[in-house]
Amino acid sequence: MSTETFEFQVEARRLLQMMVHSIYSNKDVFLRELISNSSDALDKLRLESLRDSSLDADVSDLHIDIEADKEARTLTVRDNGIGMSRDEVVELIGTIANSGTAQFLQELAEARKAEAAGEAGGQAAADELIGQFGIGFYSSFMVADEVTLLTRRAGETQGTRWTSSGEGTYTIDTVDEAPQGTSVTLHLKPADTEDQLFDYTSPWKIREIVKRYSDFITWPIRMVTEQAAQQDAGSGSDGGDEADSGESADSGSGAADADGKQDGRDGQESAGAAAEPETLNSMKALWARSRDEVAEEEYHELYKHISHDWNDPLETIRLHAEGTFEYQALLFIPSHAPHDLFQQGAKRGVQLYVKRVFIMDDCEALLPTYLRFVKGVVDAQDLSLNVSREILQQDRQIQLMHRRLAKKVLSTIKEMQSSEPERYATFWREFGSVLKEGLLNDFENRDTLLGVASFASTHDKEEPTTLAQYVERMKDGQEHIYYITGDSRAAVENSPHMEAFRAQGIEVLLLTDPVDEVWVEAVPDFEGKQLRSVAKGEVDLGTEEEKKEKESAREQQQEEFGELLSWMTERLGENIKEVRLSSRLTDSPACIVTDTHDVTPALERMYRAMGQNVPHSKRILELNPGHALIQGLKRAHAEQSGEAERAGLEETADLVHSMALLAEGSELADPAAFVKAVADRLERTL
Ligand SMILES: Nc1ncnc2c1ncn2[C@@H]1O[C@H](COP(=O)(O)OP(=O)(O)OP(=O)(O)O)[C@@H](O)[C@H]1O
Repeated sequence: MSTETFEFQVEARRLLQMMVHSIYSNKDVFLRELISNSSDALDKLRLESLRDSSLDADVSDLHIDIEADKEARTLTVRDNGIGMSRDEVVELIGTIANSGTAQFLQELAEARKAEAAGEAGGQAAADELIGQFGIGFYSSFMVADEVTLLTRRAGETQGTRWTSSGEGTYTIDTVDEAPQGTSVTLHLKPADTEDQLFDYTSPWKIREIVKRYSDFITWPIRMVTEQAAQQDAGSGSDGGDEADSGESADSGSGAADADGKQDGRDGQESAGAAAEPETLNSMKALWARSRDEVAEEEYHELYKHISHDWNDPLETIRLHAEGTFEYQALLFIPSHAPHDLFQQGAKRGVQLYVKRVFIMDDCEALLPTYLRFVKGVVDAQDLSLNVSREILQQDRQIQLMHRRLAKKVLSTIKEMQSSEPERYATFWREFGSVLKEGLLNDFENRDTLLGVASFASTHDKEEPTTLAQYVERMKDGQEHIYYITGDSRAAVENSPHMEAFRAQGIEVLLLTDPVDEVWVEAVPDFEGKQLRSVAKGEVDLGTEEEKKEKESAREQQQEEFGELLSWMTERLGENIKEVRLSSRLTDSPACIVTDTHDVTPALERMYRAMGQNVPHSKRILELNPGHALIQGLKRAHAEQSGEAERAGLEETADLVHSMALLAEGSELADPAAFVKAVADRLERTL
């Protein structure tokens, strides 16, 4: 077939532009990305051949080759893994499936603008963003001005060649003779060490990068060094500004490998050019090794391989379970939330291995949904290699593992909370709103979850509080934990519902995540203290004595306002359950509250959005008997009896109702009518 030219999808083109113009500082990571893709392709082939014995594929020597040609200035990364069909090449390499791309590109453009304006941290911010996104294959264009990918899918006869210079288009050819798997050949840009663009044909540099980023890859990564090594021996350390030279990169080679896979060829370069391929990585399964044998950076590189995040994780969690059902887990909490955390079908990050063999990505049976941000590896000894997602969901051992892993993650968070408050604060900022989902359905861990949760509160403008801290600060006579829910801190802080609490100096939790509306209904109490909304039911604050006093005052007011209240209840009856006097207002004339056992409007909306048909609950209008407007209304109601006067009074009642809705941030059923009535009245005051 002849050469066909395709255009990159718009977002892919923009990403490529950034790579071509090399805006990420650490260029070395391109090799990690290519190796990571190759390793995945080898995993996939092994698995497919285990499951499908008719697959026509050679799995006898699965490995990754790296070949550098100094003369031609090319670097090739080759694997004999699963490969890609022609359609897959177009789909996987020509488009970007990540749903957060648009947002990422926009944020990046802003960071770049800040950088151009000379603001401090611009480059760091851009690096961080790119790191979070993880660019994958396209990062080749940081170091290459042309990339050729030749691939043949295992089981297929024809191969596909893809070529691009990263400038908007790529070409595709069908190739009759292609080895199984994928090779990616980069035509390298000239080295420019100032821009961290090193000579990537140098075996020393390649070895260093593989050791640093890909040592744990469970497939051999080989390099043919014959000719290159001789040349390189002279030039020595062309990347000599790096502290750890080839020697330190070899330092891992002495340690015995748990798998016994160690090649032991590392370091032979200095003894003379090796004619045979040299295996660069130790292939240690990090999760199978004891903690003191593994450096934190090695864990971090495994994290990056699994998560496609280029930044370090926030926390590394290890678990070795022995006994009848043996497994090892190496889990990571990322340092930032992915863009798709709240999208349906978002990928989880835990991979399942069985006896070191990769079985599946995205294994949802291993952790509860509310821990979907956790990445890592779980390697079980006693599962079948053919295990399916359906079987996993029902397997009792897996359920036990799920429980234990969840507890382990939560205890790590708890530990972080007490011993590393800053790190915990980052964690909570990034993942708190997901973790709170657990309050809805993980009864077993509810207390732990309530313990590790923290919330914005009126106690402090910046610092969130835990429930335990809140309880410690509770005033004498205060029985409940009070909270308010809403869209933003500003909106809830100024809500009329807060007035009495503010006046009495009672702390209120400010809950502004959508999930807050739901869990507060599901969690009855914390350490015996009920959670109470300041916008629900009656409020009775103060000591017993104060309450008694208030009650007698209230009885008197009830008598005075009785007629107005029943008239207004009737007038507003279509929308309002009851009009009553308020004990929660000090400044505002009126507010709307939800009856104790009714569903709040926000929750009602949420249920509707989820397709559930909840009945509409009418709410209660509370009037402030101490407010001049309400007192005036009472007087006018007692005095006015003419028809025109009545009409004016009715309009005032409607306006009071509308104002109460607006003050809590609700929408009006007929905003135009409200504006007209207010405009008429304002006009009369001029
Ligand atoms: N060596 C390879 N063999 C087989 N398929 C590959 C290879 N390299 C890439 N692919 C396919 O192309 C897809 C896109 O690769 P790319 O590196 O751009 O993204 P990724 O690895 O999926 O994710 P990320 O962009 O987050 O790193 C991969 O998911 C894989 O399906």
